[in-house]
Amino acid sequence: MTDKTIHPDACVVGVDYGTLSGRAVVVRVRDGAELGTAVHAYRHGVVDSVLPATGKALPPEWALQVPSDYVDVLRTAVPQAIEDAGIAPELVIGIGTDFTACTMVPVKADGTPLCELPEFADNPHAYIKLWRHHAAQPQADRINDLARDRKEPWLPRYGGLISSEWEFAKGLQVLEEAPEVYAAMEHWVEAADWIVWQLTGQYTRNACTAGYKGIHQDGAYPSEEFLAELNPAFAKFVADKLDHPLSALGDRAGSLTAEAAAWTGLPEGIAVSVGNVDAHVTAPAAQAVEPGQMVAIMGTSTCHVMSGSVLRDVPGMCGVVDGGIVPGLWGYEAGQSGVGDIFAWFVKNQVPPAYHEQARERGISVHELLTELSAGQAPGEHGLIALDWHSGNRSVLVDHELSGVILGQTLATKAEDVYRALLEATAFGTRVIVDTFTDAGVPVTELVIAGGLMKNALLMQIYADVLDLPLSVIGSAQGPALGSAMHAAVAAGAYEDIRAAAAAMGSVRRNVFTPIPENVEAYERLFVEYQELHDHFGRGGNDVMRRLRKYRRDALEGKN
Ligand SMILES: Nc1ncnc2c1ncn2[C@@H]1O[C@H](COP(=O)(O)OP(=O)(O)O)[C@@H](O)[C@H]1O
Ligand SMILES: O=C(CO)[C@H](O)[C@H](O)COP(=O)(O)O
Repeated sequence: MTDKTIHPDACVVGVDYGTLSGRAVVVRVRDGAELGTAVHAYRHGVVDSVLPATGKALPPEWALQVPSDYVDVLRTAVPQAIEDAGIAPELVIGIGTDFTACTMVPVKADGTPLCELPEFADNPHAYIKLWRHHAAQPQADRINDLARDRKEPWLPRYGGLISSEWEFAKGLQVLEEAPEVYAAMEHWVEAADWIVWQLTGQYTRNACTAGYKGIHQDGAYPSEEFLAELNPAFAKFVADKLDHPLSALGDRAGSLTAEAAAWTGLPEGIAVSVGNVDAHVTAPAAQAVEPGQMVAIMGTSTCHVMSGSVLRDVPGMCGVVDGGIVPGLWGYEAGQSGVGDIFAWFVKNQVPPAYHEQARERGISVHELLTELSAGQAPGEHGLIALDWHSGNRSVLVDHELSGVILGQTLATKAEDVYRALLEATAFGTRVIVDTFTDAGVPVTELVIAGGLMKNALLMQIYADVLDLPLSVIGSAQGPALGSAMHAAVAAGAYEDIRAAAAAMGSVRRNVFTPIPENVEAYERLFVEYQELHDHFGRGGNDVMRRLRKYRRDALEGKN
């Protein structure tokens, strides 16, 4: 530790805000030991069918959240984690948070979310738009067409495409579909920063989300002229709703307020670190702070983050940001918007009751059962190939109107066959990303796996075989929360920077899964087929997926 006056048993708290729940972990500053943890599931989860307050139905592709759920994590998971750790709260010197992104909160000047105002309780646009809210694709398409026409210099920094998940597409959707909400919102805030605002009482905007999700490059946002051409009423979007001084990752955002101290049971005045993103914060937790070390954070979705010493345009990447992961290096990001989510969809909607019954009887999850049943298969044995686009494609096609495919089904196809094909499809999706980075001059030399899905050993082996790369695995089961705690330690002055904190507090196990040569060969053949389908449906060979989306929208509109 840099500061020798800090108590040898001092701790920090990291809170990871995921899609479905928030997890708190108590970490010892000197060595990264995780002493206690607790999870709190959001009461409202993902709001994607009806508004909780009024029962109003939501259109397709919507995904909202309720801000009080995030505060509940502070009130419940943090004190429970402290209790689990069995430490005196006075030992805690800092708290850090990370969030899903781009998850956006429309707020008044004092940070009050608009959905908490009675006049907006029935307006879906007043709620938080979760990262996987994909209903702003038409706005994203227009942003991309115009940026291409105007040759906007920032477009290549995002692989040539701005996502419908990000701040501008979602903001334009609010303006065009709910001008009254747009007019009332005084800041358009990342949830990553909103939660820090709740902890410190002041608004700070982190450089990570501003760069990756807010098109902030080389010190500037897209110009007023560009915005006016999209929609004249959008011209002042940056100046009126978005712009705010940026804070670097690992900086101290402020001090814990008395109110937040009462929620969490932590000492008032301790350091609160600047907001961060769940994926990016995980890289130092896995000690992956050098060029070429790609971390795949595999959960409901997968994010791939990697630092690089050079700036390259990688087609279809989610973005490259100066110091976006660690200071001094270019931080690259790519992602797959559906991974665990796709397996969950299959289990919930497509698996016959007998499997659920069997899993229940054996006291295991349906995921574990299907994994076990398909584990003995040789690659290709099920005769299937799937496209992992049930939640659209975030990299490298950046198109959320794409959808899933399962090809090769026969009357003999069983649930475990399709499940395995879906596991493989997500591995092929990662392979496309890794190959694209390497081809663009940013070689991936090591893949480190983090996140909830690392517990599925079959899935891990499939990834090693499909990628023909040995897999390292993060040492912690709570990678993002640990990463947040490490940033809190830096903000509290315990370490000089995040690299020093990573060396002392992070952990990784190398070569846990290594490629099996005959599987590598078999998957090479299947990957060729995957790419064929990928390009056919995703690169203009056949736009049937987009047409189907349109027919669906038309049909639903006709019904209303
Ligand atoms: N044994 C398993 N194999 C594959 N996927 C699983 C398994 N168990 C749970 N899942 C999926 O993992 C996802 C949860 O991952 P997790 O990392 O805990 O969540 P989050 O992304 O919200 O942090 C869910 O989408 C779930 O369907
Ligand atoms: O895009 C992101 C980061 O840039 C999201 O935070 C991410 O995809 C959500 O992840 P999950 O719920 O799987 O943790």
